[in-house]
Amino acid sequence: MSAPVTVKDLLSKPSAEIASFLGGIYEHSAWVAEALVKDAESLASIETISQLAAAMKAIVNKSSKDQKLELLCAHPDLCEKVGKLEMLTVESQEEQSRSGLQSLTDAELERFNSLNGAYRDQCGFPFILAVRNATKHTVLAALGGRVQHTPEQEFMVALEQVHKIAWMRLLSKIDTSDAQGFLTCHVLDTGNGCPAEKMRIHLHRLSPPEMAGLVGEFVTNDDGRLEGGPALKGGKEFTVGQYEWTFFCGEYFASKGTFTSGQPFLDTIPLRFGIDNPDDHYHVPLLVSPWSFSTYRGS
Ligand SMILES: NC(=O)N[C@H]1NC(=O)NC1=O
Repeated sequence: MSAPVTVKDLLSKPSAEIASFLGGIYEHSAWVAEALVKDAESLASIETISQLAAAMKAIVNKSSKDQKLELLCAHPDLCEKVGKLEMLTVESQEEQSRSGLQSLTDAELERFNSLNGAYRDQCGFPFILAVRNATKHTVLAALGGRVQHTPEQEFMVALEQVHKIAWMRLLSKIDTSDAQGFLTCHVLDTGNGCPAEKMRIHLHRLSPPEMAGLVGEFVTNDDGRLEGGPALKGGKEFTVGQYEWTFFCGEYFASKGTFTSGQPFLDTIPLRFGIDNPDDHYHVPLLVSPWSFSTYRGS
């Protein structure tokens, strides 16, 4: 696979090179990248990976129904053994080998094959799911639910999955070290009705495995936010992957004199979340009392 380049570097190359680099982003459908480079005006307005993905997505969405169907049918079936199907591209081999499908038990395999076949017979195109990093449980659950939809509903759902696959392919091929996304936090003490001041928080990156580890230790300020601004900022730090906050709530409530018994009901609270877009702002707050907590993706 070609070496990652930033969007800016990629778009400064001749059209033929851009089209060839992006040719496999939509499975067996180089026409998407070819249409992209033909539209010089739209190409010139692209600065980020999100904008590049959106421009390619728009080309697909504007194409005819027949062309969309051809795109769906260009996808290989999901299979329990990578290498079993000859038409797997390098990209789908990598994706399928990173899904949990290799560890199906005999009973799960039988269910998978029968649902997968029923889906294709019903819809006239393969069951498509962005499977990179998916577990076998997610794949089986999605297949079990989606096989009950009408072909018209599935046409839309499958197309969204095709865009998701394209997004993940772009992320694996593009260097996003110049991206501008950032991560912030805010802790509100809903037991006392105030910002949680002086709470310790750790941040770990869990994946990708080669970048896993502790990435920050923080203490909240008098507004319950991280002193010094975002926990992660910019494409070198703020990378796509799975993360975990650890909120040291037990010691915080102890400092407030809140009685939570000898063994605190909530002591350290781990909160796992994913970052999927290196250009976005992810605000991941915690609302906490000695007996409950919640979060949401804020802004
Ligand atoms: N059928 C299907 O979903 N195929 C795929 N999914 C994915 O993530 N890569 C594929 O090739």
